[in-house]
Amino acid sequence: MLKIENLIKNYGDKNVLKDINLNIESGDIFGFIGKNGAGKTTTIKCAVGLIDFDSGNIEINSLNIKAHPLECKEVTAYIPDNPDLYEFMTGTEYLNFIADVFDIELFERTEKINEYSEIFDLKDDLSSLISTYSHGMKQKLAIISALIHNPKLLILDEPFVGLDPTATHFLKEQFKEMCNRGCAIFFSTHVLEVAQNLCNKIAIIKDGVIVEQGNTKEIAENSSLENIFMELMKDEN
Ligand SMILES: Nc1ncnc2c1ncn2[C@@H]1O[C@H](COP(=O)(O)OP(=O)(O)OP(=O)(O)O)[C@@H](O)[C@H]1O
Repeated sequence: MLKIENLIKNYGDKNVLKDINLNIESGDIFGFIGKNGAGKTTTIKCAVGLIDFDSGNIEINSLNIKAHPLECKEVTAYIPDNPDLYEFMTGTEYLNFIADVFDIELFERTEKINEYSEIFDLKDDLSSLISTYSHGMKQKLAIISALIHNPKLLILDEPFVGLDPTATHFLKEQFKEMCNRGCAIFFSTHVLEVAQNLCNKIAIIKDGVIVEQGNTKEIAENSSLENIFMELMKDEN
């Protein structure tokens, strides 16, 4: 569903991504792990078409993202680490705006907005302006906006930051449900426990290089993911 091949990205003379290869398939909950500044957000921004890259190939649903940007965006939902939402809109206005963009018909959108705003405990706040929302509330609204258009690929940058325990629980449940329906989920996280317990596959990036990738159970077969991560980070000196 998301295939990244030989991805190279430079910022000026700084080589930030050095030949990244990742393959996220339908049904995967794929965790992307790495220290601050390792290259997670840069990889994600390249994958969703927010920034250009120097070389390599990225495909979503077997289509090249540069040749078929609209078709790729149609099946993808992306939630950045700091959702930048239209503060002058109310929650309801924003969700309807996103539903319009993705052409979701009235009955379906109403049902989904009701369902997800109930699940994420945001129903009572939907009529308020987004400018009055807390960080966590904005994060929840961004998550609901991503879920209402039934994406085949869900890409999230640090989705659990700022979410309360209840919302965290429901988001994990949503991930599992979506993955059972054949959706592919790719997200970055610093919470190794979440990655170990939730993700069937993981990749660890260090200084723009993938240093470990594969089945979570196989990678963390004899040790916790935290120990493995610490070992991999140690090697850098
Ligand atoms: N716009 C930019 N211009 C120049 N360098 C940048 C830019 N954005 C990111 N970088 C650099 O690219 C590298 C990778 O950054 P990136 O944001 O991808 O890391 P990350 O793994 O997401 O980190 P974090 O866990 O802190 O979010 C860092 O060295 C960062 O300084």
